[in-house]
Amino acid sequence: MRKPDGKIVLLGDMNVGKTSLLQRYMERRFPDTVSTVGGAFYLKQWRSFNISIWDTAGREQFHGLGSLYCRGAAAIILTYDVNHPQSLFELEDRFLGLTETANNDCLFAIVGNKVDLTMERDTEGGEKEGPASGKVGSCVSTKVPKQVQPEDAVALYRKILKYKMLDEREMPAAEQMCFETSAKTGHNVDLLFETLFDLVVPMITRQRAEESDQIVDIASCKTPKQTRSGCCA
Ligand SMILES: Nc1nc2c(ncn2[C@@H]2O[C@H](COP(=O)(O)OP(=O)(O)OP(=O)(O)O)[C@@H](O)[C@H]2O)c(=O)[nH]1
Ligand SMILES: [Mg+2]
Repeated sequence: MRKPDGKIVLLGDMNVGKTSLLQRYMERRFPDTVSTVGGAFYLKQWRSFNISIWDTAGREQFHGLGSLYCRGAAAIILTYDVNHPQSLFELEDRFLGLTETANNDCLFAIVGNKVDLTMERDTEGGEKEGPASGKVGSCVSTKVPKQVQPEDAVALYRKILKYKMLDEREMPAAEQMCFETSAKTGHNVDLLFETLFDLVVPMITRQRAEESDQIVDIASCKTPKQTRSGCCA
């Protein structure tokens, strides 16, 4: 198997839908999942590049493994559940610290999943039923007002850049890197992964160019003229 050219890692609390997002993207379906143990990865070919996408366990007992999975990551997807504010707080409290092992120029995406369970906000700031809502003709809606707003995710993104001492002007804009998704309906799932692939590919190309600059071409190096040694000239 060819070595992956770049690595993307999904992090976030248990049950937020990391495995479901990855399966929706890679397998185009929304199967039943079981809580992840350790981690697992998929390989995605994007143009001529091989990108590994790592799914990690959100359960506390596997927390120590997180920084191992993040080692050398080009991008990290910090995932929360739009219906559980605690899952957004956990990203800052528990998961951000795991990303120290990622590349220095690692990109961050903040992803609020399970948006299919929520009502959309209307223009007056009230709530209205989302397009993929309940059944037609049904008077009972199971949808709830969204608990975490996109602005909260944008604020976290900006905080992360500050924490990592990254210049906001040199990084992708918060609006480009904060997503609301549904692994169930597929809403924004392709957009999320493919935005990241398109951002990661130039980083890989740049890294390769830097590496090849550092390679010394031994054959072209001139060796000093050899002299015969001896006691009599
Ligand atoms: N309605 C809805 N349910 C979802 C969505 N994504 C995931 N789920 C459900 O949420 C539960 C947890 O999903 P997982 O993908 O296993 O969550 P996880 O983040 O991988 O959890 P861990 O592996 O324990 O860290 C499952 O019952 C999924 O079917 C979504 O977008 N909408
Ligand atoms: Mg999982």
